Amino acid sequence: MTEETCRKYGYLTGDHNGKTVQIANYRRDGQLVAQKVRYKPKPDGKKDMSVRGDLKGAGLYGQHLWEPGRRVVITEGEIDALTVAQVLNLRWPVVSVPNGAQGAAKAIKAEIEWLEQFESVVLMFDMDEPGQEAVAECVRLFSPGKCKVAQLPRKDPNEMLQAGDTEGIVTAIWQAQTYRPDGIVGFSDLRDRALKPVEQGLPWPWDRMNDLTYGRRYGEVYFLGAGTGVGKTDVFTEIIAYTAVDLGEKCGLFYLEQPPVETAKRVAGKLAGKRFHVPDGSWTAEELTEAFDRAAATGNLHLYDHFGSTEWDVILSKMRYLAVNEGVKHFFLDHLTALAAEAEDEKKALEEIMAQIAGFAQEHEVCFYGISHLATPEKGSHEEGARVTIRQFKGSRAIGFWSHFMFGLERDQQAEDPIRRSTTTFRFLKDRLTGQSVGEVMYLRYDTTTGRLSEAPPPSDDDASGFPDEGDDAPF
Ligand SMILES: Nc1ncnc2c1ncn2[C@@H]1O[C@H](COP(=O)(O)OP(=O)(O)OP(=O)(O)O)[C@@H](O)[C@H]1O
Repeated sequence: MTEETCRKYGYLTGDHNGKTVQIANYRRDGQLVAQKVRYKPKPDGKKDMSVRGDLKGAGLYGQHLWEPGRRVVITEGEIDALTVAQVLNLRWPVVSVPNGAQGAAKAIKAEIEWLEQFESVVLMFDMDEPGQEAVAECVRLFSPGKCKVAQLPRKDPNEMLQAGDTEGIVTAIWQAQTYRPDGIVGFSDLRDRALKPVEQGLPWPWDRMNDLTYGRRYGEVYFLGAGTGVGKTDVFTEIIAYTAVDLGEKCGLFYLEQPPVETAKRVAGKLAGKRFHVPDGSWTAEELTEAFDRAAATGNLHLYDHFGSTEWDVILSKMRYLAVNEGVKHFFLDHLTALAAEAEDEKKALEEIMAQIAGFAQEHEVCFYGISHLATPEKGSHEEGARVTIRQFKGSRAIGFWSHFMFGLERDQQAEDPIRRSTTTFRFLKDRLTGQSVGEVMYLRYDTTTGRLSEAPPPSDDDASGFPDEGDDAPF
């Protein structure tokens, strides 16, 4: 190893208790945060190391040297990182996980946001069993197609260097392939899974919806569309409170047009049955504190502050972080239309975003819920209860293609009858699971005292049952 390489990476030799040792310095924001001290191997040939400082939070070895760019190579140990960096003339980003194969996934998870900013990530782990097992575990952490795996003809990069095969290291990086686990299975491989009884998915807050959809399943995408002010966000908030508190599942809230504190108050309001956002004297500060603390104590609610950015790439990287590091299983995006509004070609942008949403939900096995605004209907107005159809969703082709379920909300906000005015028709527009819910509706009534939306019978007067059948939903 050259002195230049060791200097660049802060890899030194030193004296520890009279023994010559090698020291790998871990730096973060210019500060030395940890040192890994490597002694002479033990008589049985095993590695002998100790850590000074704290490797937790220290990042990847060499990470402080590089800015995200085209490609980063990750190795299984510091010496391998030095080796590969040197072979690449110290010009290309190379980092190492700090704790070898065993801790590789954990270390990568902790730095996933930084790594995801590279166009591609190459894993060059040891070619032994623990190394390759770690590869299988780590590739899943990245967005589809991002991570490539290098194959070496020897055990690790340093053995390649010692054998004089530096060329082989470069070739392995160039030829690194997107990891594909075996893709073909036989019937017998599927037997156990196929014969398992079909389980009801996680429940929604409303029984009729559970009967019609058999609940919700990880990996699925749900989209909700309605006119302005009909109550899309409120339906979301109801589902979130139920999911995070009653079901104890972790939720990520990406509301792009509502400050997080407002969202938090509304979720707390659902728990207490109080409209904490309305200054009408109907609730006390103690009630707000109690409900807020109850929601906070679950640790299940993560809110995105959209003043950071409303760019989809940034949002997706935060979602990925929450899925990988915090175990968040439900992602709520309010709303999709805002993400593409600025794009030159809105339709194309929505198509790309929807494909990525579906990939994200599958890859991380999470439920994804999105809101879409609607185009003006041909007849009537959505704000006065006009019927919602799939093709009115902004980006309907993409949403229709990638969603498992689509729902429309209808409410006549101008109705004279207060019951009718506060009753939302919840329409099932698409159902990929069985198709049986398509064309069905359920009714949700808003209680202006509690701010809760509960299942209700249809408004009772004669024309309550619905709207003229326009019958023009695109088939999906
Ligand atoms: N069925 C209902 N009856 C009466 N009020 C309702 C009903 N559903 C929701 N609301 C209330 O109407 C207001 C607007 O609802 P919300 O913000 O959820 O609508 P939205 O469709 O998300 O609006 P936007 O188009 O502005 O995003 C909220 O104060 C909400 O509590």
